[in-house]
Amino acid sequence: MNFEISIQDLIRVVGIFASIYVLKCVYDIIYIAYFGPLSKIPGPKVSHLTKFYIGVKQINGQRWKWLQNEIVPKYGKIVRVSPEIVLFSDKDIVKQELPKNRNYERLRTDEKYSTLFTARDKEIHKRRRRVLSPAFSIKHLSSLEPFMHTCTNDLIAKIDGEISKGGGKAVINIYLLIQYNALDVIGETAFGGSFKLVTNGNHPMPSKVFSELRRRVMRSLFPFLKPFLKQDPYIIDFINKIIKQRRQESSHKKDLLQMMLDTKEDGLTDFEIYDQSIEFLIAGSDTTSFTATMIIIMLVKHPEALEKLVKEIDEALAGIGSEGPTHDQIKHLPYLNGVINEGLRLFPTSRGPGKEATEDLVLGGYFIPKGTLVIANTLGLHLSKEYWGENAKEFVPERWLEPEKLTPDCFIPFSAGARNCIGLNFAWMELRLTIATLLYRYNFKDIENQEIELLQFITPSLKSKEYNVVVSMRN
Ligand code: HEM
Repeated sequence: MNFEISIQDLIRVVGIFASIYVLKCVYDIIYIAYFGPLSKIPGPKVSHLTKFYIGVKQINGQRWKWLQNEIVPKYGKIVRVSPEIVLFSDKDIVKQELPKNRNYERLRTDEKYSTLFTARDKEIHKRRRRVLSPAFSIKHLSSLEPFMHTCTNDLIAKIDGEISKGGGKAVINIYLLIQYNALDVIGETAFGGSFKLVTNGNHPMPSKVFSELRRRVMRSLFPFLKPFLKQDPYIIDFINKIIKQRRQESSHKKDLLQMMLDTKEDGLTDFEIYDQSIEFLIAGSDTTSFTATMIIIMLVKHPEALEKLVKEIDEALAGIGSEGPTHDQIKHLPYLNGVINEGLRLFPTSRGPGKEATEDLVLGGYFIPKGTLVIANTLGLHLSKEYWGENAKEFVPERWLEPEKLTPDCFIPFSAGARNCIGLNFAWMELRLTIATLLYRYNFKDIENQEIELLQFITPSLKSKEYNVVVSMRN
């Protein structure tokens, strides 16, 4: 018998197997999209078929605009936005404590090592949070306040200089200055010293860290690109040098970096400190600066609210001269806190903490199989007329003056539960100090008809990267 197989026969056999494989894939995709357990959940049919549809929106920064303006209004509080992702804007469902989803792993420097933000395992997260919490406690925050003042003083010096150059008034790009200020604050508190961005306008470190973040997102969306998306050695060298120097000189600076270096029980290794510092820069700068910028923009667009706030700050600081405020002097001001809450409500920086169903669940009447990514739609909650009334989309700081009239559990700018923002008090202190210092010292005037288009890759930003306001000294 002759068992010889010709090349043509071989090609035919391979072809048959390849066709079966392709048919199986097509069947799986169609089954998951239209007949699987999530198929009953409303949502755009095309995004049920492939995760690349939403992936492309994510890459060009349009994901959340698309969801908020088109998808959620059309499909409602529970929407399937990809074969495996369901978005929830129901306050009772969002409240459920579920573990973080697998996508966070892909944001790690090294997939084997988690940071506080990217930890998924409950015990690992608990341990890391216990080690880092003292650095963010109210008690330690007062040690961090002088570092914030150092940066605010740079900001004032910069704006004063512009006003004096302009002969009494100046047009400043508030978006950029506040962004630089927030990066300087993180530099001052977590990297050994301010990046002096407000003063000098550049420093390679922050932009390199944000490029690294974009690489991580690309790696997470397209894992096959990993070999081409390696970490920039500059970042590693920069932080390692500071850690080495600190270890040698036994510094007395009580900043976040030193708190991490001083951890004893369950202490952090140099790699973990390096990783955590980068995370603070990513999580703690654009979030705070975007919020502060949008608050200033809202204030200049609502002169009556601006006037009310300036009056409150002036009364609280009467007699302190030209000195900027301390946190103690302003932390209980009801209108200031209302303005900040309203900014956090209308412009949440995290549009949706991502969780995962680790077992089969029923949420909002739908069966959610194990492995489904469950995303809280923060903006959806924050702008819901059902929860906030007819003026839900308007800037109304007064609503916070009567907290008993607000619906509970539908305000989650810092997320909630065990995975809420560890930097919450830090952010509040920075927001209060920045806004009160600026309004106490300067008049702000809007320049109308500027574009306010938002893009969101990780945190949101202004597409134009600028918002100009006219500033002059107050008497
Ligand atoms: C207005 C400013 C801020 C906002 C709105 C904000 C918001 C948030 C949100 C929503 C989360 C949960 C995200 C998720 O689960 O995907 C989070 C977590 C986190 N934030 Fe913030 N954040 C702000 C400022 C800061 C600052 C200043 C720092 C540090 C210096 C910081 C560090 C972190 C860290 C490390 C986590 C992970 C916490 C954990 O999982 O235990 N954030 N933040």
